[in-house]
Amino acid sequence: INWHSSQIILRHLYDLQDDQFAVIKEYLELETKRMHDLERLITPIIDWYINYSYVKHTIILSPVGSSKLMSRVYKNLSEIKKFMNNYNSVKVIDQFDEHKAVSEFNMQSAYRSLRRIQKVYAIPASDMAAGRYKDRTIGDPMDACECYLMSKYSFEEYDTYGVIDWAVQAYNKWFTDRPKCVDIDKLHYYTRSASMTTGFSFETILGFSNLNHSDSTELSAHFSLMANALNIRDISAQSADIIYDKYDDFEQSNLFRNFRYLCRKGKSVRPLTYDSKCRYQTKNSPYRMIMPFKEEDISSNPNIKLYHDIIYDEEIKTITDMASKDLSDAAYYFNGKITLLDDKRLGQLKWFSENANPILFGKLNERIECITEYSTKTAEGYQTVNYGLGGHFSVHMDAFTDGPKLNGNRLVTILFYMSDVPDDGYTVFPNLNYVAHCRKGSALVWLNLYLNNGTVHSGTFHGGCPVIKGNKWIMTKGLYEEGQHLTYNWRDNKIINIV
Ligand SMILES: O=C(O)CCC(=O)C(=O)O
Ligand SMILES: [Fe+2]
Repeated sequence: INWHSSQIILRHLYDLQDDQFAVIKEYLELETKRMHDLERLITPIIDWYINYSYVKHTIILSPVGSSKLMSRVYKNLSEIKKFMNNYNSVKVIDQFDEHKAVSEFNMQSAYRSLRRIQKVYAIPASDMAAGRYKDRTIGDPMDACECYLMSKYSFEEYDTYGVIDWAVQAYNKWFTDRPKCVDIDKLHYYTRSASMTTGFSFETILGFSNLNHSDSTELSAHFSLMANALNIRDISAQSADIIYDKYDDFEQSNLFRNFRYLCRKGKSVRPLTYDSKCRYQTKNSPYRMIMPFKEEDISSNPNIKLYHDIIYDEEIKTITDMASKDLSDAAYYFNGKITLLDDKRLGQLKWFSENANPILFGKLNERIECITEYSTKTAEGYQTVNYGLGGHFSVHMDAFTDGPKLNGNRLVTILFYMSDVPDDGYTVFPNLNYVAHCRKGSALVWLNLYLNNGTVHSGTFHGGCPVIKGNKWIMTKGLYEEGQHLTYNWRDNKIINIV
């Protein structure tokens, strides 16, 4: 079980504890009873032994005395042995299910998620260790042991800067009461190894025996450390951004860089345009005259619209209750391959066909057909996703780029937001500088393809920023080319281009 991959499954950790505690309690009760029974059994035997020890040597002179002694010893000792081997409590131990427990692997990926949050949002380790992000509280402070583990897991991931970043925190916190959980030799070893990789002697700089503990020196020591390692000359700004921008230089494309930038920014970076209008949309439906859609134009090329209050609280509750019972790890689909890579996507999902609740999903289909004016007949099911610790979906496109599928390509995406995530976990379109917030009841609807020939629109690159705090529920549905009134024949598109 990948415990941190959704909020729902994380909640089961409490149940796991309840179960395991019940086993421990039962074991303890059985063992206590056994000790009492053993004591009750052995007390009269010892009493007898003490009494008879005065006549020990005379008793065996009589045949009755001898046989009495023999049967007594035979009976007593074998009975005691029975009590010393307690099969009942051993049986209870078997119920202690270590397969269900949190594994080393789980811990490693959980810490990897923390590190992802740290990198995407450029949170200095000192802030994160204090449970802080900008002026927000994002959690409890981390102790020396936790910082040490961050360094250790970074080491195991070949994340050199993570090693150093967290070693500084671990060393500083370790100094006060030197907790045993920090293996200081290993911490030296991680630091030394990271030094070798970066060609810079962190160990010398850390010179950990004379580390200064005041907050500000700790921070500047930390920044100059990183700056030196990253060859940043102008460290005067001493800002985390400089360091994290450097991180980016090592890794990824402009697309990812802008994605990260927008995740941090939390709002769209673009001027209001002629397209930026909103309206009560009735689509000429008499019913919608009474209850119009609240429609907001986001972009005309590609066509993106945002709808408010388009899925209702009762509907959301029904769906999330159904999904919570049967979630599984969300996979990442790329070039025909399905992989479980938490760096690409971390969350848990449940697919629903309309049959799962024909009335509810029938109504949603109707609503979707009304706003998009496309048919849902050839569409895929409803995909419900719940995110967990650092849950995210890195930049991707919903359209297939590896050849048409049975019903053609994913023409339209409908992304329903089914919970409120106040401060992060946005959906970001890096090529459009657009940031959508996760607001319960709203939906983002966009066209993945150019309508003249079915080419994939590069503006539709998007991703879900890591969730720092809160419970993010979404649901998506894709409408396909097949069965729509299109001006081109999708079957002619043997090769799928991105423009
Ligand atoms: O979680 C998000 O905000 C985006 C999800 C998404 O892009 C998808 O499920 O395809
Ligand atoms: Fe997507």
